[in-house]
Parts: sequence; C-alpha cells; structure tokens
Amino acid sequence: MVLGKRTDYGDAKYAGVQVPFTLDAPATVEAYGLCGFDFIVAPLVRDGWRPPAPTVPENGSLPSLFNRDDCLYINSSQWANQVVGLISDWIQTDSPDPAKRQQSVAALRHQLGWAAHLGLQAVVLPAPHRPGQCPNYAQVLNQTLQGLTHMALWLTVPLVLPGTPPRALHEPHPPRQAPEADAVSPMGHGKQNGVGCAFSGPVMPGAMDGWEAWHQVRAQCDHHNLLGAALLVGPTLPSLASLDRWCGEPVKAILLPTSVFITNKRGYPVLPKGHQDMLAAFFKLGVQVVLTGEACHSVASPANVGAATAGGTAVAVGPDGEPLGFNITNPGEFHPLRPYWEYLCFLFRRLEAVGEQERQETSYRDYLQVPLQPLQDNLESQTYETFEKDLQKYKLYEEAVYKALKDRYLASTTEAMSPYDLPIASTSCSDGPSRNVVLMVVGAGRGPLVRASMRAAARVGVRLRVYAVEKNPNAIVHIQQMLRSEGWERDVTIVSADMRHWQAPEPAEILVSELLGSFGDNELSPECLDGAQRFLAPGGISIPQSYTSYLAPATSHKLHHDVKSYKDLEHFETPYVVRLHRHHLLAPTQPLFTFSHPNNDAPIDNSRYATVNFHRDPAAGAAVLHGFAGYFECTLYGDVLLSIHPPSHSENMFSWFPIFFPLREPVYVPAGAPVEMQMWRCCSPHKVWYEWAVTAPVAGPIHNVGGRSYWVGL
Ligand SMILES: C[S@@+](CC[C@H](N)C(=O)[O-])C[C@H]1O[C@@H](n2cnc3c(N)ncnc32)[C@H](O)[C@@H]1O
Repeated sequence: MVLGKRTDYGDAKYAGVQVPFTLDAPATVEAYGLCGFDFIVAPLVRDGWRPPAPTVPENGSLPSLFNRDDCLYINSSQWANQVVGLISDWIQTDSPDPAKRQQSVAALRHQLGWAAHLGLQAVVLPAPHRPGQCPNYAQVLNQTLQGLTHMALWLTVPLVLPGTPPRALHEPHPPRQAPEADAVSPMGHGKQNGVGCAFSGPVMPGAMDGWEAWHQVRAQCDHHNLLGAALLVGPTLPSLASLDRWCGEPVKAILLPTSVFITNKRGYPVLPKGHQDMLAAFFKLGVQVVLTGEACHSVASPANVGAATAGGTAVAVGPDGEPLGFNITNPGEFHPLRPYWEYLCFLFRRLEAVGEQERQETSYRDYLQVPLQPLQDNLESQTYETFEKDLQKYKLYEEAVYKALKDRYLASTTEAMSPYDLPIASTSCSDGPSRNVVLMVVGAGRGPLVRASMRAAARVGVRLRVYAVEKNPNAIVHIQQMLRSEGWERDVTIVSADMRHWQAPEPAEILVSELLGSFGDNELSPECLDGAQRFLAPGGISIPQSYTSYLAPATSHKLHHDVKSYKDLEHFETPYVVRLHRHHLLAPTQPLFTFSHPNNDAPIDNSRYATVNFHRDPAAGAAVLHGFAGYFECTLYGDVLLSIHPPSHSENMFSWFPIFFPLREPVYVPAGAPVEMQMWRCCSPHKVWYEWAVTAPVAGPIHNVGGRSYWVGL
C-alpha cells in the first residue's frame, strides 16, 4: 500500500486520508477503507500529550512515556502498512524559548521512537517551524535516520510558504465556488488536459516556495534516502518552472486540504485546473495523495445521506432523518469525504492510458545500466533481438539509404516498389542499367541494416552489391541464415572481420553503420568509422553523416542515492544508461561534441574538450544538481534525423535511453546562478574515456581521472 509502486493508471490507488487522533486505529482504517482510501495518516499521540518532565531515576526506574490512551496503538504488523503516523505540529525544536525547545526535542524523539516501534512504514513530520533556521530539527531527524532501517520520514513542505501554515490542515475552510470555466464534473464530463511528465497548464502567480526549507533539512541529513517530502498544497501554486524541480526530488506524498477544492455547478468538490495538472503530473511519478481536513462542500450526492439502523439493517435517511426507502450496503459510500475520493479516482482515470512501449519501459525507469561495449564485447543474440524490435530505427535507416541512392543514382523520382522486388537498375539510373551499387554495412549484427538497405534499393529501383562486415562471429551465423531465407546469397557477401583492419576488395559507394551509444560517440563509432573509411570511394556517403552529443544538468535524488549505495568512488565515475523518469532538468540542453563522416582531418584526432554553460531560468528558483543527462542527435543522411535529444526525439524510437554522468556530491545551485561544466573525451591506444567536472556555481573535482574508473576498450 504505502510506498507501493503503481504500474498503471486505473482507479485511485494509494490515496490516503488524514484522520483525527484515534484509539482504535484498525477500526478507523476499515471505516476509511470502505470509503475508498488506501491508508490513513493518524496522529501518533492525542492532542494534549506532552512528554514527561525529565526526572532523576530512582532505583533504576525509567519514566513511562505514553499511556495506552495517549497514543496511536496497533499490535499487529497487518495494520502497519495502512497507517502513517503524524507527528504533533506544536513541536518547535528550534524555538527561541529553551524550555519549549527542550520539550519539543523530547516529544519528537518519543513520537518517532513509538512510530518505529510500531513498525509503521512512514511518519509525516510537521513543516519546519522556522524555515531555513532549524538546525535542531535536522539534528534530531538525522540521528533518528541513522537508526532506521525501513520507516520513512516525510517532511511536510508547504509549496508556498506565506499563507499556508501546516496548522491550516486541521481547520475546515468555507468552500470556494468554481469559476464557470474551471468547473469539472467528477462524473466524467470534465475537460481533458494534455499533461506530460512535467507540469503544464495555468497556475496562479505564487510567492515564495518551500524548496529551500526542504533542501536545508535534507542537506543536513546528508540526502538520506528515508527522508522524503510531503508537499502541502495551498490554494496558490508556485510557478510551473519552480514546481518542476520537485520531479527530481523524493516526493512521497501530496497533502491536499479539502479547502483547496472548489465547488462545481452540480455541487461536487473539484480542483482548479492548475491543481488538476499538478496532481496528474505527480500521479505519473507514482506520488501518493493524502486528503486532509474535513468535508466542506455541500454535495447533492449519497454522501449527504445519513444512515439509521432498522432491525439490524442500515437504512438510508435524509438530512431530517426521514427514511429514503433503500438499504445501505457499503456505509463507506455515504462518508462525507467520499465525493473527494471519487474526484481523485476521476483524475486518476483521466490520465492517458499507458502505451505498450511505456509499459515495457516501466521496469527500466531510473534503473542504472552500465553502457554496452559492442566493440570490446560480443553481444548476445537476445541483445540483437531487442535492437531489432525498434522498427522505427530501421525505417529511418531505410529512408536515409533510399534518399542517398535516389540523390546519387536517379535523375528523377521512381515510384515506390514493393520490398525485395529487385529489378536491375532502371534506365533512369545515371550510371547505366547494369551497374550495381556497392554498399557496405559495417557492424552488421544479425543483418537488420542489410534488410533496410535492400528495401531502400528496391524502392529506388537500383541493384546493390552488399558487403556485410561484422566482427562478432556468432552474429555472422544469423546473417547467413537471413541470406538463405531471403535468397540474397548472390547479392550479399558476408565478411567476418573487424572493419578497422579488413582489406576491402573494392571501394564502397555507401557505408552504412549503427555504432552509436546513448551519447553518440560513446560506443566508439568515430574510431571504427575512421578505420573503415579507407574503403569508402572518393565522394562516397557515410550513413550516418554526423552526430552530436547534448548535455543538461539534472536533479535526480533516486539516481544519486542508487550510485551512492555502492559506497565507492568507481560508481560515481561511471556514466550510466538510464530511462530517466523522476528527474528535473535544471536548464535546456547544450550541444557538446560533434563527429562527421567521412572525416577528412589530417591527422584525425577524436579527443575533445568543451566548457558548457547552462542557462537556468532565474524564476525557477534554486535547485540541486546530481549529475548531467546526456543525449545524441544524428544526421543519417540529408534531412533524415535519428535522435534521442528531447527537442527532436525520433517518434516511437526506443533503442536508446539517455546517459547519466553522476557527480560525487550534490551541488546546490542558487536561483539565477550559472551552471558550468567541463567535459573531456580522452583517447589512448587502447581505450577512450570521459572526464567531467563542474566549475560553476562552485568548482568540484574532476571525475574519472585518466579513465581510472570507467573506459571503453578499443
Ligand atoms: C549496436 S550493434 C548494431 C547491430 C546492427 N547493425 C543493428 O542495427 O541491429 C553494433 C554492431 O557492430 C559490431 N561492431 C562493432 N565494432 C565493430 C568493428 N570494429 N568491426 C566490425 N563490427 C563491429 C558489433 O559486434 C555489433 O554487432
């Protein structure tokens, strides 16, 4: 339940509700469970409880902290998943009054200790009483975190500091009326919003936000993974840019007061558009929502119907107690908070259905993988099979070969023909009808680029003489099988060789390859193609023609934590292939290194160095930098682009996830401060590696010096 993983967007799941102090937690869980909520957030102690004054122990006796009637009580782990503890919000560990401070520290320790004893999965902590000035609070939390194994601490963080004190959570507010344009029915007639991973849609202009307060506490707790944020939402939202920062933070819950809801024309509680969009974005990141406060909307719904017991059966009664003539099968449906829960379900259901590709990628989200080394290692058949599922990639290659053949060998456009229907070159071929075009696929794998090239040639109406060059002897067997089954044995010559050393029997007019990594050049495409271009005819075409890597500074608490959990330097100096999900880009991407083929430089030097400056929107506020997200954009031929760079990402292509270059220590980036980094691509006779460092807002260490932790073998 709590902290669970949602893999699809069905009915509301992991929606919790904050309840008043209860002496019977299991009964409360069941009552709210009938209403639809997955868990409750319940105070750990009753309102008036205060810690006992320190006494001098007599005869070894220890002071008793709580009586049974003082505290939340469960005696079975069965309930621990469905109860989140709520720490008292009178606690002020940083009060200027020493007595209050001492009492607060004691109360906080006692309550945290009790929650851990009960085995709760999480507790909600009050927002820092003095945001940005709460060293005692951080110190108690940090000490507690050192002793915890699984219980999470969710620090309440008001999204906007002024005007939304956490105490407001407990006070009912008069409902606000929905403006006409924003009125959305929870019954399915609402407006649909196109919501992506990041935030979109209008928001009211906001004042300050609580990110700074959050950052100070978590930085003092050394970015502990059990410390998360519970974002308290008020009627005013911060700017979209500022909200987007939370995508990379460990946000565990959204605290949603009923007072934030407005009433639609039919009397239902609904959320303003900006709030809807914000919730949708968080739902997609797997964040739970906790409804707080009392029902404060008059709803023309069954929730206004009361229940009376007649002869052991619950019967429905109206506001005046008059029987309404039907029995109640699920009393939860008549709970005053039920319309709010229904509305949350409605928002869940409205999320776009998860596509097949997205479903398949779910298990890879934010999962670190060390990049492949197809030059140094021989790939397995299953890896090739995965590549070959990406039909879009091969369509783009086919299009590039098609355009290259057309540009070079046809004076005018020829009608598209069916694949594999290979005529001798048509009479419109400038070089004459009987001439075959020599095309080499270098790094042919199991042969999909040979297939794509043959399809392109068939469409143009030229005949190819193909060489399929591959250094993995196992993959060669698959190409043999392909030629046999397609009847291409006369058209395609298989070459089992490393392209850098093979002596070609004739020059190639077109050289086709796919040796690209998530960062473009990181699987050593430049080094391999520099070797292969010896057999490219003068004026011959390389597909790809060029590729450029891109970088953007990123927040990703999850990735930072996962790298850190290896507890060594090596993992912080390794780039990872990762399907970035819970992350925030601090600034737009910037281009880094470009490689073009054929490369006519003399001598060829594939080492590179660049300083990159990123421009963060000052209105987006401060943020934390955990590393750099990397992408590539590749010109296959002419206007045929193959890209994983977000602004130009090739549609439906999934062969490459981004790359992530971690930083040893998170870097605080003040609002409006520049981010500058240096990246080197270093080459030696046997390996290629990257080194990287941040130089602004503060200079940090150069990572991976001399390729000591990570390199790509030549
Ligand atoms: C990323 S895979 C692409 C395979 C295939 N073209 C495809 O698109 O599915 C790169 C292939 O190039 C091969 N390769 C890498 N470097 C090579 C080299 N120097 N000479 C020959 N083959 C090489 C690898 O063994 C691997 O099969």
